[in-house]
Amino acid sequence: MHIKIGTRGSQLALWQAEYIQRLLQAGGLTSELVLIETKGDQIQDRSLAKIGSKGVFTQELEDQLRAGSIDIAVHSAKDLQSSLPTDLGIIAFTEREQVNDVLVSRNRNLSLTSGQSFVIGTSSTRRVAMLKHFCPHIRVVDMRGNLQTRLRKLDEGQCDALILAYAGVHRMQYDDLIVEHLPVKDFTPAVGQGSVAIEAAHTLAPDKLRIIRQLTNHEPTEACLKAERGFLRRLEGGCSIPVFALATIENAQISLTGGLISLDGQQLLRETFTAPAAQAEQLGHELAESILARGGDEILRSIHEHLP
Ligand SMILES: NCc1[nH]cc(CCC(=O)O)c1CC(=O)O
Repeated sequence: MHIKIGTRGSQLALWQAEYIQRLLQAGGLTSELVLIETKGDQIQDRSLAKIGSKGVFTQELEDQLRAGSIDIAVHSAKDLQSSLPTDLGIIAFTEREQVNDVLVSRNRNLSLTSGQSFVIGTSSTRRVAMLKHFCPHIRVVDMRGNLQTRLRKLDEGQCDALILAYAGVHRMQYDDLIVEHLPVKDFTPAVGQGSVAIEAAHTLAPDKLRIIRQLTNHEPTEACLKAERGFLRRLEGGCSIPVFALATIENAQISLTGGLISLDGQQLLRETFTAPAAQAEQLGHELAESILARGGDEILRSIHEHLP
């Protein structure tokens, strides 16, 4: 069997697609990569919040899935919107990489906990708000672009450090630049961070679907991501909303920590709920209801007023 894999062309996207290729190859499947450029790749000079986050890294891939010119599309799980179009679905989530964010810099002495003041480049509303909340002494500058672009901007002196997902930094082999691992207890990661998701159209042949899923899906990760994405869906969060959630699983019990932070970092809501893995999505919804009831609805309203 031969699988056509659609992917963006960034180095991280290619790593992810090649990772899926290796998993398929281990099961005896051949595959090829089809490179597809998305709006998010083309527009580098405006923040994601301004472009409109919905499907900015996924739309063109989804068009090709529908057209049947690719069998599957590979994404960072965290770049996938919480509700997919009804004719498409996620057929697998790969085993998660370490989920935390890291501080990346050429200056090994920098630390978020030291109280030093320095400049961090990030375009994530979650990371900006978390920094305002936990590290008000830090100055933040907007910094978009793929990993390599951001590292170039760091080297040009546009900032002293970056906050990035460990997963991407490690996959691109920039571990040497990690100066601090941020604790997930404070800097709870974005929904889906660290996992690779495979998307397919419902028209994909059932035998292809079955074998791809069998070779790539990691069930514990899938259960965790169902809980996190259930949470995100209820809050209608795209990737530009400062929502965060992290689920862990032990003995078929899911523990889901998630919340919401106001753009100015003043109000941070976070809670932990637990339920059997079979009720993962329901757990996400329940946690979202609780966060909304505790004032999250007001925070969301204010966020939607401020983001275009
Ligand atoms: N939003 C861009 C993006 N999408 C996925 C990753 C990292 C890898 C991952 O979490 O799977 C990144 C970069 C970052 O946030 O540092």
